[in-house]
Amino acid sequence: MGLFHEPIKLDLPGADISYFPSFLTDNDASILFEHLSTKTPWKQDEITLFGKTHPQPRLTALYANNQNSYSYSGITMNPHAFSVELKQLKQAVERACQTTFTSCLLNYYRNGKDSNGWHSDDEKELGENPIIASVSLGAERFFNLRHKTDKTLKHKLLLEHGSLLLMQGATQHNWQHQVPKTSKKIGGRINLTFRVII
Ligand SMILES: O=C(O)CCC(=O)C(=O)O
Ligand SMILES: [Fe+2]
Repeated sequence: MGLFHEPIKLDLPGADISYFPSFLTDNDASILFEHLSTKTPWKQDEITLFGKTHPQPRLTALYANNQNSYSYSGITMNPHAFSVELKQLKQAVERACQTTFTSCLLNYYRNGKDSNGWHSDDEKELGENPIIASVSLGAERFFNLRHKTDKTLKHKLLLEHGSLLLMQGATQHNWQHQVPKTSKKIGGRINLTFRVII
């Protein structure tokens, strides 16, 4: 774990979101980025949205300590067993969040053209009020939040190299999030979202 900093709690109605800027040291985050970018069995799934099928605009991989699959946007992901490196990170995240996780979904945004569209993490296998811990490595990307019913409520934060974002409580009921494309010339970003998949 990096230097200890108090998390920044976002003041958004109906959400419980905290941000830990330097969860990992810069150096640990860089070592982990290099390891994961080359050693992960990345794949690009075909997703179905509004009846249309197209390649997902990023690469993904699922890891878990159980066999439970995860389905969203018409795809079903089956998990790999956790590597030593991911087990270590999982433990550090669990200490910071005071929770245990079963699974980790990895996203690899290869450049600014890769993205993640508006959604809530509200699949039934995540349970009623999911706690999701999201570690960011590599290029900084914006993370946008918008309220589902009150369209005047929105927020944007920059997810930095080595940071941890924690979403819990009613967040997924009331808010959607996205990682938009950017026209900036940027390198790759890896995001790891630790979840409980039952
Ligand atoms: O890349 C991110 O920061 C967000 C990923 C995400 O929202 C997801 O995998 O559900
Ligand atoms: Fe998400």
